[in-house]
Amino acid sequence: MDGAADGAGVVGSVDAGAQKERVVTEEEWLQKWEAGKTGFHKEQGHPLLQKYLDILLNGRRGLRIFFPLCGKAVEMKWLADMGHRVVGVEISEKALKEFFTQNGLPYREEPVPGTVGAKVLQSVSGNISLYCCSIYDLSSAIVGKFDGVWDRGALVAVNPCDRQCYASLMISLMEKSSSYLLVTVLYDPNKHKGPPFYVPESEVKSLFGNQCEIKCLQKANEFTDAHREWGLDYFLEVLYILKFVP
Ligand SMILES: C[S@@+](CC[C@H](N)C(=O)[O-])C[C@H]1O[C@@H](n2cnc3c(N)ncnc32)[C@H](O)[C@@H]1O
Repeated sequence: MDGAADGAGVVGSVDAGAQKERVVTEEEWLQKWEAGKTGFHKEQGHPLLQKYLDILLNGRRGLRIFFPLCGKAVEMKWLADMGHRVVGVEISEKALKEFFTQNGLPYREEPVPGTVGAKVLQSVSGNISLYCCSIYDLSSAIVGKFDGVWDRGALVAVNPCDRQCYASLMISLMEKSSSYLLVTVLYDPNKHKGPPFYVPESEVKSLFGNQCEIKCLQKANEFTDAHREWGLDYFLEVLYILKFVP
């Protein structure tokens, strides 16, 4: 499907080469949060998670669910309210504090043993733990393993040169029975430098395919005025479910 014809009537092939060298620094992300340039945040949560929640949960209760590069995603509260334990990681302390205050959740802060300067912001009720550090500072020894992952705005925000490292880390954080919902985006990368970065299906396969069964659940046309302003003609979100090969 890589950039070729799909449900949205997109035709033609694309070359991600123009994005391969692009690097967005942590400082740039922090500046976006300081300046309120957070158009990626969805006040109402993500409709694809709502729609495919049953597939993520697979009838299981009391799961540990990981939100990589979580921002202040409101879906973390949805899942915690359903009785799951949520763990997120985000470099912006402002984002994490806004998550708790905007959702009316009291929290406390603690240093994270085994890290240099990372802290965890934890809801007083104990079921939401958000690590304030780079995801690359985490390991299963620090955060444990997860039954489920919601990856929206995460792999697509990772610098292309860091994708392999990110994917290996994510695999190391999954329980064998884990379900991993991954949202990628497709658009013409010659027209927008990212983030979000264009991640074709072939790359999802090369990153995760050795360990996981990968199934595409939906391709959704998400084209908006903001994408038109970026000079794009189309913008698709693609949802995959990843499960360990038995
Ligand atoms: C596109 S936003 C998506 C946020 C969230 N997943 C959502 O759906 O709203 C990407 C987030 O990743 C954070 N980020 C970037 N690099 C990071 C890193 N190395 N470790 C942790 N967070 C990071 C940014 O501050 C930003 O909030």
